Amino acid sequence: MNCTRHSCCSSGIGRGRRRLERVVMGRPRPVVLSGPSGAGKSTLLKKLMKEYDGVFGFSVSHTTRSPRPGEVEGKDYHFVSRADMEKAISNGEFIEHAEFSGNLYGTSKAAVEVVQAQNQICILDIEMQGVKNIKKTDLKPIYISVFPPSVEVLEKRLRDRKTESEESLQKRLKAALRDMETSKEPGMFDQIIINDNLEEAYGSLKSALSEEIQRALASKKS
Ligand SMILES: Nc1ncnc2c1ncn2[C@@H]1O[C@H](COP(=O)(O)OP(=O)(O)OP(=O)(O)O)[C@@H](O)[C@H]1O
Ligand SMILES: Nc1nc2c(ncn2[C@@H]2O[C@H](COP(=O)(O)O)[C@@H](O)[C@H]2O)c(=O)[nH]1
Repeated sequence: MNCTRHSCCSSGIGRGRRRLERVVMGRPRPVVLSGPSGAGKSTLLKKLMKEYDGVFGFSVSHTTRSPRPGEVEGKDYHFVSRADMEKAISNGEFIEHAEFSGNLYGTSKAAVEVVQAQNQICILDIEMQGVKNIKKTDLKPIYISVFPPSVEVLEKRLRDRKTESEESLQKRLKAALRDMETSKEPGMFDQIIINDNLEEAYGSLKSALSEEIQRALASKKS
């Protein structure tokens, strides 16, 4: 189908130039969103993906944990057995993987490629070990960490979510305390966002990603 927006398109010259520009500008930079379990990463991500429909693509991780009510296979996670996941890891199918709260989690190469093939900003929602492993790759994402306003609030959010057993909740709180300290190390994250008031935290997330969002929107128009 011919483009009707650009007068130069009938010659094919503009089309070629824009294709070249996309190649030169490269792919949109991925975003790593990390932070303690219960801090509000998924809540913020859902808002972002709703407002910027088609701009962001979620890297669907693999996990050995059981699905929660409402979670959809292939959308929230690929839910797999430990044996299958360990086999896929040893086959080199994962960019990173980690054990968290008694389960395996990992980002497959395919999960990122699917998003990048659509020229979308790829979002990885991963815990701290995954962040450290991604730093050893050539993905070069923007690193953002979401913090709760306090550990007490974090515990309340996790309890109110009603997704965790007492054992899993305690493991997640312990990991939160450890990981929040590591997150403050210089160079670990480009930005730490405190998610107290949701709208304010969402505003901070949008500002942190504004350059990348503008670039992706401009590239969609061309
Ligand atoms: N600013 C906020 N104020 C009050 N409640 C919030 C806020 N942000 C998120 N929540 C609630 O806190 C709970 C945890 O949020 P969410 O599931 O988004 O966390 P998460 O960081 O994605 O956790 P996980 O890493 O375990 O997936 C949810 O019930 C969510 O509705
Ligand atoms: N290293 C990785 N961590 C991941 C991945 N997918 C999710 N996560 C993180 O796990 C915890 C727990 O998630 P939950 O859905 O069980 O609450 C959370 O911090 C996620 O960010 C992954 O592929 N790799």
